[in-house]
Amino acid sequence: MELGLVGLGKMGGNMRERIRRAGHTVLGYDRNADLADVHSLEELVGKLSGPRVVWVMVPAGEPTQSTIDQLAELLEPGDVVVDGGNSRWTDDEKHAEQLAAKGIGFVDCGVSGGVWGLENGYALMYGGAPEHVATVQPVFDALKPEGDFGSVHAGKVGAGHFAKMVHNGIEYAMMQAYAEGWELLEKVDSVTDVREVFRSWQEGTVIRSWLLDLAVNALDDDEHLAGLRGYAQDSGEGRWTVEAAIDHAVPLPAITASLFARFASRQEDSPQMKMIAALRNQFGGHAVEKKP
Ligand SMILES: O=C(O)[C@H](O)[C@@H](O)[C@H](O)[C@H](O)COP(=O)(O)O
Repeated sequence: MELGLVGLGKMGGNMRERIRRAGHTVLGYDRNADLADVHSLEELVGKLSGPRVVWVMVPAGEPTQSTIDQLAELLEPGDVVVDGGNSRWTDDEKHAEQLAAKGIGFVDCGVSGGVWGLENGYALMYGGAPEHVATVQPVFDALKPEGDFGSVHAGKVGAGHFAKMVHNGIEYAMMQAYAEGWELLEKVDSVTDVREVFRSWQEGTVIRSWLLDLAVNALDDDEHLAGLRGYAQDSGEGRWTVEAAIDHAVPLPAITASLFARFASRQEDSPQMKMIAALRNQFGGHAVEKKP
């Protein structure tokens, strides 16, 4: 089949390649003309035959919204838009309604796999009406990993991004657990080769996983991670997971703590620990450390 793909960055560029390898025709558009097959969204839509499928793979928020605004004007009834970016799931219903007003279908799709997806396949979680999903199915089949699993029609519009959001919340907590265990192992003198402990865990243990494999890769590059600063950003999915948990009164202590650990990583000094030190000093005369 033919697919229009908007956004040819780290994810979109590799996805174009994987879909082409499966024998489909992909026309890619990107603001960076060096990456693009066509020079505008108008040209992209004009060159596709109907029913057109356009996969949007641009950053969440304004870039996705403005792309959908333009596609709503350019596409025709029966066409389908897929949002494969990391959009907040609450945006999906708005996008579906905006496009449905023009007779255009909408499917939201959470995509996992990062830079490894080209070779390993991308795990896909999608939401939308069965007839819209069916139109896109050959592309899902091309992108997904080989084997029985790795893709799911999770439910209605929004369900794909909701499932991906929860996946990312789990990702935060798993990474945090490996990181905490690693720090503790590094701290004690009796363990002389932490990297080999991690490597040994890759087989046979209860905690083997792809994230563990990647941790071993990272330790092979830099055994004590000495070249890195202990600073971690977040792109929003962890926050949205915690917000959804609050909306539904679902306790998420591990995921919430792992999100907050990232916030703490961005502080040079901890304002709240200054207050704790000050209070211990006030009530108990406990020593405080003064700034030089
Ligand atoms: O499944 C995946 O491939 C990852 O979850 C990916 O989609 C993730 O969004 C970013 O790599 C970083 O996310 P954070 O910036 O929130 O850590």
